[in-house]
Amino acid sequence: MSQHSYDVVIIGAGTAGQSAYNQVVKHTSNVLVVNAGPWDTTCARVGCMPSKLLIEAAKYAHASQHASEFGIDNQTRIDPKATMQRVQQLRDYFTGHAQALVDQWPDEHKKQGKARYLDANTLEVGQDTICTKTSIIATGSTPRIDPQWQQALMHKLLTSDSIFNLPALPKSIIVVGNGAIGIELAQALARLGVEVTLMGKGSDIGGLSNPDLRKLATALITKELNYIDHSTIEQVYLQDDQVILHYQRNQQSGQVEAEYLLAAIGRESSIHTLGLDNIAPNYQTIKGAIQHPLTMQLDDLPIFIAGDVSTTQALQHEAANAGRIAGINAVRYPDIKQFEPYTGLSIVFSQPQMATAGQTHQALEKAKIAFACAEVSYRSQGRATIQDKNEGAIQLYGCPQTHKLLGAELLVNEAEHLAHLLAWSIQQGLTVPQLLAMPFYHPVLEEGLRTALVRLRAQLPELAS
Ligand SMILES: Cc1cc2nc3c(=O)[nH]c(=O)nc-3n(C[C@H](O)[C@H](O)[C@H](O)COP(=O)(O)OP(=O)(O)OC[C@H]3O[C@@H](n4cnc5c(N)ncnc54)[C@H](O)[C@@H]3O)c2cc1C
Ligand SMILES: NC(=O)c1ccc[n+]([C@@H]2O[C@H](COP(=O)([O-])OP(=O)(O)OC[C@H]3O[C@@H](n4cnc5c(N)ncnc54)[C@H](O)[C@@H]3O)[C@@H](O)[C@H]2O)c1
Repeated sequence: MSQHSYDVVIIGAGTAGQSAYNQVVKHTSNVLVVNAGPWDTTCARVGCMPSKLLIEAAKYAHASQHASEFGIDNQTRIDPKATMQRVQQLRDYFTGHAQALVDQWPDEHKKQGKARYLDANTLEVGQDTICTKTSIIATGSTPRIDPQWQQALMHKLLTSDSIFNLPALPKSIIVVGNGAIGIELAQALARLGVEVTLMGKGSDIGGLSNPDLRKLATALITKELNYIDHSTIEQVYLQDDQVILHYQRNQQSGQVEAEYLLAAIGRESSIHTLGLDNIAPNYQTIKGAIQHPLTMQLDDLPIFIAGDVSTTQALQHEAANAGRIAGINAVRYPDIKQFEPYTGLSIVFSQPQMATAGQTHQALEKAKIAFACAEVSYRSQGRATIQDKNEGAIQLYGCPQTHKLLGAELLVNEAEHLAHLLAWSIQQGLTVPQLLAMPFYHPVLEEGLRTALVRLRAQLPELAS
């Protein structure tokens, strides 16, 4: 049992914790990072990177299977083991890189273990008591699991924490959850020859909020796999080592079966592991421990919160930015600074990709903000047709008073690039006429965006003529 005193303690060594550390060490070497799990980040080990590796394999399989569209004869054979081996080899390359960064930190800056607060300035890690002037909570989140499913299915229940370790692609899988993880993995696995059933409980799909785009996305996904939305799961069990799932949809009962069930039903904040109720009872859950969005501070305490632990939309760039702000403010405390938030940006790596930039349709309606809306279909868009990827649409939202672009939702090929351009434009406060005054090359996917901007301009008062 020992007692130590620090300027800053960072709890969690994922993307947010590492980003905070990089700021803190610029000002003090009296810092400690306490981490309970591996030090190679959720993003590299079980998140962004292995999922994108699987999606890339699926992209090649799909392109190869559809090469005849371009007059190219091809025989495609997917090797279920080799596919997973590449995912795992490159996943290990990325985790190795993340681990190497942490290996450069001095040993006295790192402690393996689970931290618990005794009060706002005192933590306990195993037998050790740690005093600190300030601390940063960056403990991330874990996949949500239904305990009944876990009990019934045991090793046949997968989450994003376990699926990338499978030695080979499964023959069949039920994916429950139609958010980012469900959509990305269900489509990728289907394109790699796995028999996939995707279950959703509502009409939401891949984070899109615009009702027209949701309908379009549902139709496109349904073409590729067995997609059962608006469903309620009644029972899951194992029979002859197969997963059996009973559900209700439109008052009708149904049953599906597969080798595995992947639960992609959201993630749970790891805040409850921290004993924050020793400071105030309402801090036990993230709903009670909301940090200031511009400073990351928890109430007026010397505690800052960053990353997935405190958000409903877990995104790597937001975790890194929040960690940076928390790190800067932890060393400045009590003279803390406010930072402008990033413009919203999210991308689901399906085909076509689903992306949002700025405010979504749902957010604008919820906030009762007046907005004009314009849509353009990519059904006959020139470049998309050349690519044989002429599907989906873009929706743009503009402010009738200022003529600024407020937000966009996209369901098109390579939406990742269009969404970046739009998010950057929104963050710069650009108006629709300013955007239309910029060059658009030919023939490119951005030309569809120009058509949408022209339509949006026509919806804006005073600009319509
Ligand atoms: C399958 C999947 C795909 C994803 N794809 C993308 C994508 O394409 N793009 C994107 O932007 N985002 C993506 N994300 C989200 C992204 O991975 C996360 O936003 C990001 O990794 C969060 O980083 P973090 O630092 O908040 O948490 P983490 O990296 O999870 O770090 C938290 C750390 O805290 C530790 N910890 C927890 N409790 C304690 C405790 N009590 N004491 C000490 N340590 C503790 C944990 O062991 C862990 O090391 C994806 C996520 C998943 C699961
Ligand atoms: N490309 C990316 O940026 C990317 C990729 C993957 C994950 N992520 C992040 O990871 C986080 C977790 O992703 P996720 O997809 O697990 O969560 P999510 O919250 O985005 O989606 C979960 C979905 O599951 C559905 N659902 C919940 N319970 C259900 C049930 N019993 N039956 C059927 N459907 C049910 C919900 O309606 C919801 O649509 C997200 O916040 C996301 O931002 C991002």
